Amino acid sequence: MNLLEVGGLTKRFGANAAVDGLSFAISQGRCMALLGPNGAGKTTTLKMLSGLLEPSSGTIRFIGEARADIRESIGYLPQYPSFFNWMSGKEFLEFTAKLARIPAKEAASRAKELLERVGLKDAAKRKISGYSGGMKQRLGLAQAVIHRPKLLILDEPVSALDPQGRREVMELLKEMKRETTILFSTHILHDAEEISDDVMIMDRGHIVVEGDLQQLMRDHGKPQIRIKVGNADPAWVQGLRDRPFVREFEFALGLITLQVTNLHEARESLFREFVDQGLEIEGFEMGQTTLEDLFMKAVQA
Ligand SMILES: Nc1ncnc2c1ncn2[C@@H]1O[C@H](COP(=O)(O)OP(=O)(O)OP(=O)(O)O)[C@@H](O)[C@H]1O
Repeated sequence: MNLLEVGGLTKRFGANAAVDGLSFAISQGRCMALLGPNGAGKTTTLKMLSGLLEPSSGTIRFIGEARADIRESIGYLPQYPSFFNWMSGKEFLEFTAKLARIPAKEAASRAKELLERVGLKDAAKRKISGYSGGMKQRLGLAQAVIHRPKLLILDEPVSALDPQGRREVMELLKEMKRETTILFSTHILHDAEEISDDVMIMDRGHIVVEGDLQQLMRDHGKPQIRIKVGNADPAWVQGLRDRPFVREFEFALGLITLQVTNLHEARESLFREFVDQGLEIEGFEMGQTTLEDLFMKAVQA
């Protein structure tokens, strides 16, 4: 069942359409990753969905909700969240709960429960100014869900974090997606592959790819071999593109990437040729093309 339906959503800044006629739906209980290069229109889209930016045209329909209640159904974590650094984590959450018109007693109990959930129980009474980036982001997630929204919208929730902070927030998102529908933007394709059910790739204000991630990978995934060679003659390597089993060929920095018609046939044949040539194989990897390959194709078109 759809939770949100968007039709012809457009935002113009002067003559420039940052978002140009987007139509898509988000199903209840799903986690959707919004991908796209810099300037694709991701933040502008998320701001319009969150009610922070007025669309130039188009419709946003929250199924089963009156327009006035939309804000209450959405939790939003901006790309650059701001906190009152002089407050403690607990004070901040109670404050945001009050802004969401949650009564004081309920606010205190939700804040306590959430601080524990996001792993900030021991830091609850410490000032936010002393929190690490990962802790702040986890507090940001807690404030975004304090009013128990139906849809959680996150703008690049992990991109500013170090690997450890990123892992903590990713684990938390994995947990949250069990009970809330999530739409998040990211530049990190691996993160999208790790937690999302659906993906939407935008480029220059338009949707270029959209759908169920597994289905997309089944439809677009192609058998691929990557070979790292130490001592190959570049002209000979270039000649590999003419083998009958090669569909696409790339050679850069000693790495040969081949999309092939049949993995096993290609492997046998390539091994034989490399041995005959006396070439040193430093790495050999067989698999399917990845979301990154799909992304690069979609945004280069
Ligand atoms: N307030 C604004 N005034 C004018 N132009 C804007 C404004 N906000 C965004 N834009 C333009 O709209 C386009 C889309 O920007 P947006 O921030 O939505 O992209 P994005 O996909 O989120 O990019 P990034 O990955 O860099 O965050 C860009 O060309 C940007 O310069």
